[in-house]
Amino acid sequence: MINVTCAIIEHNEKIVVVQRSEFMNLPLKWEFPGGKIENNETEEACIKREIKEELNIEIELISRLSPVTYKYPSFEIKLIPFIAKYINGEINLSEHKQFDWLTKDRLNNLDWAEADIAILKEYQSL
Ligand SMILES: Nc1nc2c([nH]c(=O)n2[C@@H]2O[C@H](COP(=O)(O)OP(=O)(O)OP(=O)(O)O)[C@@H](O)[C@H]2O)c(=O)[nH]1
Repeated sequence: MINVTCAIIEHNEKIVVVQRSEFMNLPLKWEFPGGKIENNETEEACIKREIKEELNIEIELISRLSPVTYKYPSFEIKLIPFIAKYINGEINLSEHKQFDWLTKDRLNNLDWAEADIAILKEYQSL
């Protein structure tokens, strides 16, 4: 099982979402930015590092939501979500195909990575 953190980054009533590229696994699926926890890394350090690497922005963590375990056909993940707020920087994608800023109620319209559906539900119920 791989441990992955992801961030729901809020700014001006919107949340940033990213689309995986054709060349990644789960091609073209939408997700919250984040990535795998490295050896001896805390969840908090991981999410801040991944957001800097993938989007090139700074965030501040607000809270942690419930982790979700999900079994894809070829791998299993534990996805650990954080709510965060945007602090500074201009988004510059290093891996993803595109990003968008959406209001909470419009997040449902995307083709999400399956593991994210439960996270989305919890977030929208807050
Ligand atoms: N970052 C992120 N990954 C997610 C989400 N939902 C989800 O199923 N995943 C999966 O969790 C894994 C995240 O690891 P990653 O982004 O570092 O991995 P990757 O496969 O792109 O890169 P790799 O080449 O380092 O293996 C991917 O397999 C991705 O498909 C999500 O909301 N955010």
